[in-house]
Amino acid sequence: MVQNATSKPTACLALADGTLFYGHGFGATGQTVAELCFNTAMTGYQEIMTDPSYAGQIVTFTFPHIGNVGVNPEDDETADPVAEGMVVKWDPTLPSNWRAAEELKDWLARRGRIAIGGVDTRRLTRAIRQQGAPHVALAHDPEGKFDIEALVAAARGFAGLEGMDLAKKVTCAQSYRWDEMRWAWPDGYSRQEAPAHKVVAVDYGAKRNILRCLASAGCDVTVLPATATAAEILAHSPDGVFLSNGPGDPAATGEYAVPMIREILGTTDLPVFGICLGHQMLALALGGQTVKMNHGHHGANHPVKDLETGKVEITSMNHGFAVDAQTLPDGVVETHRSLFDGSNCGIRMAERPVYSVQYHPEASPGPQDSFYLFERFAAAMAARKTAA
Ligand SMILES: NC(=O)CC[C@H](N)C(=O)O
Repeated sequence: MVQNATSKPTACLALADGTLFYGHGFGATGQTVAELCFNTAMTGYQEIMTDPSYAGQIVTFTFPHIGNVGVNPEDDETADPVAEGMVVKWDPTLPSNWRAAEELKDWLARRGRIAIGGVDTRRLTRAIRQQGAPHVALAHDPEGKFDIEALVAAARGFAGLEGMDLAKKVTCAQSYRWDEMRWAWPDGYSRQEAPAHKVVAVDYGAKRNILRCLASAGCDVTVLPATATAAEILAHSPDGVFLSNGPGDPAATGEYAVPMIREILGTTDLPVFGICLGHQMLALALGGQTVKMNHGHHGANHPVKDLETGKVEITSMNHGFAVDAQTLPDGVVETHRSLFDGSNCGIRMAERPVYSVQYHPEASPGPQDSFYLFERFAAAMAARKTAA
């Protein structure tokens, strides 16, 4: 069935069940396979496309006007493109924004990423909800020649994200120091000009804005590759360890990360803070389990309840796996829960400053309700020093 194609289709999205969406290709030409998700954020398409947690996924944007503010060098969340491709309702218009340095289509082409416009994204989103993150193939051919059988077969051939360790693909090759701060810090939070705490951030696919938030909260951040051992981390004499977000299945990356986390927890009293994949792997290290969700959470308006204060935060989310709160052992407290579906959104050790959240307190894009978590980490490191 041809969807919304007002001129000759130059791109085709094939779902593994054989459903086809035709539209207008932009960005790179060629073909790619991935898991398909939808993101409901109204802003921040550039940050979303460069969030390393999207490796292996194509993003459907439910907000129809994508591309209208162009792209710029400052808003990348990582140096390389990460999401496999994008699906949008309207073909992008010329950008209108003083910060725009490039058009979305040229930026995608330069980065080898395929996009399709003119798609009925509401129908597609319903399919994603019903089927549960389908496997898809996306092709862009300016001649409009598609081998549909081969496309559907390619979608069916995609192995899926379960069991896939993608952190090794997107992590940094070598360790590096990070000292850039956020350019803005919300009211009510203090921005530290001089770093007070040495933090090792383990990079499973870290977003730059997380590192900026840590720096702004007073951390002197050293970033280490995903496969860093406990000994390599402790060689930096950190005051705290941060576990980053990242793509793929937490159980797969956990094969090497979980033993490292357990060793840090077992041999030190260091504060530990984790976000998203880091949250999931901390839960695994503490004895909990993770599950694949139906279609995940991807957006910038997800309400989360802090179970300890009763306060609700509006959060940015991007995850397809979740921690099963029922599997958390004694001594691990569920601290946050999604008000959309009741899924787990945060944990902490009862007696130690070891905690993590499923959502993205650094936003980028999204609301700034949850910055307090970075300050909490800094406060835990300060308290440990005072106690020593
Ligand atoms: N943003 C993230 O860190 C995502 C974590 C994990 N890859 C998931 O999909 O659930």
